[in-house]
Amino acid sequence: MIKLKNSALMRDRCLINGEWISASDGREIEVDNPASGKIIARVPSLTGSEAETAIAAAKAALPGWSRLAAKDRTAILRRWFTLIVENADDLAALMTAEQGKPLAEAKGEALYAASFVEWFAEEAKRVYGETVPAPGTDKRIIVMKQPIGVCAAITPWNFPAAMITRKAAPALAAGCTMIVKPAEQTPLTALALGVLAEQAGIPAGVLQVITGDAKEIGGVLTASDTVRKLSFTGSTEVGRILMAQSAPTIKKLSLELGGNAPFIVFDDADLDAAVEGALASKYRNAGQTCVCSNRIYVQSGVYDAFAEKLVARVAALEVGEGHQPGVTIGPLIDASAVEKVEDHIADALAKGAKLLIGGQRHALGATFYQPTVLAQATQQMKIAREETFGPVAPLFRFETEEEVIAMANDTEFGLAAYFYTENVRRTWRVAEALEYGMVGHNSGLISNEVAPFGGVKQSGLGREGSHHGIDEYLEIKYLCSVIA
Ligand SMILES: NC(=O)C1=CN([C@@H]2O[C@H](COP(=O)(O)OP(=O)(O)OC[C@H]3O[C@@H](n4cnc5c(N)ncnc54)[C@H](OP(=O)(O)O)[C@@H]3O)[C@@H](O)[C@H]2O)C=CC1
Ligand SMILES: O=C(O)CCCC(=O)O
Repeated sequence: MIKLKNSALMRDRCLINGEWISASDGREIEVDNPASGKIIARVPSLTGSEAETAIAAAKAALPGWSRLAAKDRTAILRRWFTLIVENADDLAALMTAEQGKPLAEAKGEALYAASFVEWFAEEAKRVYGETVPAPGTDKRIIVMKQPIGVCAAITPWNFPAAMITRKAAPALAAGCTMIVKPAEQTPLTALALGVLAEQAGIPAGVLQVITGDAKEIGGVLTASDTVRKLSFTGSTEVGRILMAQSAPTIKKLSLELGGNAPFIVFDDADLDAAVEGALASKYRNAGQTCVCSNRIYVQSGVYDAFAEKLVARVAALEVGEGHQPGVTIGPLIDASAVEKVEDHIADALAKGAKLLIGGQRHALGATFYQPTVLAQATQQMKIAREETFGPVAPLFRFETEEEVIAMANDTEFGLAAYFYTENVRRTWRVAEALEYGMVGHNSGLISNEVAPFGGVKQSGLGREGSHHGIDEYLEIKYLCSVIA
């Protein structure tokens, strides 16, 4: 039983067209706590036909919502923001229970999720058009921006709240309606956000939350000609499938996919700051974020000192069930996540890596893994090529700036990269040479609502957050008016 101050937030039904419904065939999905494996809730396993109902409701709600004055959408979204903040403790409790992240991190995510709603509530009023000098005196040229229409979001389990608001808030601010399909591991936070959206006065059909079979619902959402936009966060593999499925209807896409972030420490770095940055970037959410450092490159002159300091900090991390005070590393999401971590470590050790700390399952249970540091990692190891999504820091040694730039860019991914240096000339050279959508200089934490989040190469398409984020939900229309 999850203890909540506001028990109304615990929902076992889906939100379609203002009604809370079960699956018509009664099917359900079991939601477990990754720390214990215990079933904590059951939610509907909706079918494709129920997804069709949601699409029809989103279409019906579109004219009323899109024609509201921007100021009125702002007021409603601001109420949603306030309610998310007021209920942040409960949202955190739900997230820790279904996802595993430590309670303090979960509360941080609830407030991070709210920040997107606040930001886009404000941006709703700033969807500016243009007037363009016409080629002749007889014409006037006006460029306006209009909501793209019915949108869908498919979201992952690692950020059960923020990945929803980062998509839904700009969509609603722009005047679109949206259907959200959360990950099957973390539907409770999504449904709670639906409750708060209703309380905020978001009308029926404008924001709907449906849980169920991902392939079936994803198939219906992508095949629909009514759904004009899909925003997805998750694996590159599923992103490719959704992109292919969206091709027949030429849907607009935002894809926030896998990463393989390099974290580079130069000889001239502030070493203590670099260690703290690496710790935050690598072990946040037990290593389960797409912007987590996956490869830590350390220049020869500071390699041993950096390794020693990092190991000392990792030794102090507290592994445990997320509701326990002081815990900094929770469980991984499921058994297969632990198997992937084990596979990457075994492959690295077989190819010559050296274990500095960790390297074993944790005594607490099947989904817990010891925070790990490996030395002598090389580009030939799986850990250098694939996203580990777990608490493992492999340390690679490098000699020159050119060498490390080549190694950092040697991947099909291009989401986030980090580097530490005190040299201002190098700062510009490296920032410009890294083939990534986001770069942290002397910082291991780069995510916030005001900056554009997104990747290049096979890490995805589009940007979320920032003033760019709302453009993903707008179409440009050009009006040519002949007046003579
Ligand atoms: N970029 C990121 O932030 C994330 C990256 N990942 C990476 O992906 C790996 C695998 O994680 P995983 O959870 O399996 O990620 P997935 O990409 O499989 O899942 C993300 C979302 O996509 C849905 N989904 C899965 N398959 C389909 C489909 N065929 N059609 C429509 N929707 C689909 C899932 O639904 P359901 O849960 O119901 O199956 C979930 O809502 C991780 O180890 C990590 O490397 C994972 C999560 C987030
Ligand atoms: O891993 C993810 O996909 C979510 C990104 C977390 C963040 O916004 O920093």
